[in-house]
Amino acid sequence: MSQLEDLLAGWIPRQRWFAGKGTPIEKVMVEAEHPVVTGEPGLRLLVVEVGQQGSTSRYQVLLGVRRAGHLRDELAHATIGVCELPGDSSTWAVYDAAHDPELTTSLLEGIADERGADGIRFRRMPGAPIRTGQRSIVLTGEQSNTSLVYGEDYVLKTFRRLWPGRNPDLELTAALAGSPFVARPHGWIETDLPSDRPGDGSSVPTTLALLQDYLRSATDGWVLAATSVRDLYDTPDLPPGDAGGDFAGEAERLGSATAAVHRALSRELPTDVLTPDMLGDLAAGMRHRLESATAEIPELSRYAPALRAAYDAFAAVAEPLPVQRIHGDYHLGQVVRTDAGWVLLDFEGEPAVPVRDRRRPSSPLRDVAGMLRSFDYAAHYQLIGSASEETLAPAARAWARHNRDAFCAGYAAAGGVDPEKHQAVLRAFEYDKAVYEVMYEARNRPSWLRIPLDSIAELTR
Ligand SMILES: Nc1ncnc2c1ncn2[C@@H]1O[C@H](COP(=O)(O)OP(=O)(O)O)[C@@H](O)[C@H]1O
Ligand SMILES: O=P(O)(O)O[C@H]1O[C@H](CO)[C@@H](O[C@H]2O[C@H](CO)[C@@H](O)[C@H](O)[C@H]2O)[C@H](O)[C@H]1O
Repeated sequence: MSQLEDLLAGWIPRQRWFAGKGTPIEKVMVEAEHPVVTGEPGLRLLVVEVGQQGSTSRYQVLLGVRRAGHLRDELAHATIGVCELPGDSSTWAVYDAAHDPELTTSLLEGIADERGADGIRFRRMPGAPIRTGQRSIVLTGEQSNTSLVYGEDYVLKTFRRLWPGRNPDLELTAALAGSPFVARPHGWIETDLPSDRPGDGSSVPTTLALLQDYLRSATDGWVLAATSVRDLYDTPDLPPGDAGGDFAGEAERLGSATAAVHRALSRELPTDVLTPDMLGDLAAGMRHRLESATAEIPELSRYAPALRAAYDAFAAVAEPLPVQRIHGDYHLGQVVRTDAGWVLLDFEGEPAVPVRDRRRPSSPLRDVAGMLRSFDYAAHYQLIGSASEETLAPAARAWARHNRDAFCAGYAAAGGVDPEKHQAVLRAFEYDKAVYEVMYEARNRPSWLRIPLDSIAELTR
């Protein structure tokens, strides 16, 4: 490995967006290097292959380059290390350029001017010109990717884990452009990666970043829900609808917004109806996920029979199951409340799944199940490690039930299928999501592992 690859091998596992935590890195290889700003300071977009346990995954690194000793103190936290770069005998400080507004400004300019050079293309969508010259800051918080906010106008989400193909976030947001339920897209950055379709030797356009309106008046759905839960904890004997800060009105409006987005997606993008064989394949995928999760988290095995029975019931559903493009990783952190109503963000789907699988149509009830799981998380996460856990647990359950009912009512009233009338389908999707969460928490937030495990215990009781 080159000096840079050695440094990346030490730095990548410490990044929040690295999906392969817990498994040693065997190899790091810079597969492609696209200079965006040459000279000093310099910006290169790297496609990096990370090898672990015999398989490789790709990540995007925004590499900032300054002469050794020239890195300003405020960028010290973004340091990757000091090394020689191929073809150059000087010593360079390399760092995460997402934190350097002097460099990131060129990404916004690139989109505004529709630049294209050295294997990357900057694309702009039709519409008002892009206001350039704004400094960016990195959005803080739990993120699978890295988002840069430019002034008060734009968010540029740089995708970290890369899979060949157009990212569904771009594809779906573009299909919904103009809808009041999504942040307007303005452009994107892409490169070409070798297709991962077996036997296909071609290269496919692959999204590196997506530029959208920044919704500055927005409040995160997760924060709003958590505030409501806290209010209920103050008066745990009251029914959630009578406590201050009741969330049911918002949950119902969120259900309506979700149904409206699903309707729009089914108008704009392909739909299908699943045959019994296809249902069987979906159920097989759920069983497979359960097996992988059980191998990693043996505690799950005691619930496996009940989960498998739910997947069998799903596979045996007699009525045809309509499928379409959906959000794919729907939860309260993916929706924000603006002055005008709920807006849905992050149509990327599950970042750990190949893009070509994420693009397959699925049942909109999968999104409904995702949001219902999120109500469960919001109700319980503040009890982790709390001395009042036992006293407050009934209130938490009541909050989740109350808001679940409101969300489903809003969803059905706005023209979505009535979730309550499709219990076998909804239950299987909820279980499948909870199993995914068990793996997600074990890898990323072990202290939260109890949340999905407890709900699987509760749901399968
Ligand atoms: N257009 C936007 N306007 C305002 N806030 C946003 C916008 N896009 C994202 N955010 C905030 O950033 C968080 C993470 O964004 P998201 O697209 O979900 O990234 P990731 O895919 O990395 O999880 C969201 O939960 C939201 O709070
Ligand atoms: O980074 P993404 O938003 O694409 O999604 C991943 O991270 C989420 C956590 O940040 C994770 O969501 C899980 O935790 C949420 C609370 O933090 C909760 O509301 C969700 O219901 C729960 O699934 C998501 O699963 C993961 O893909």
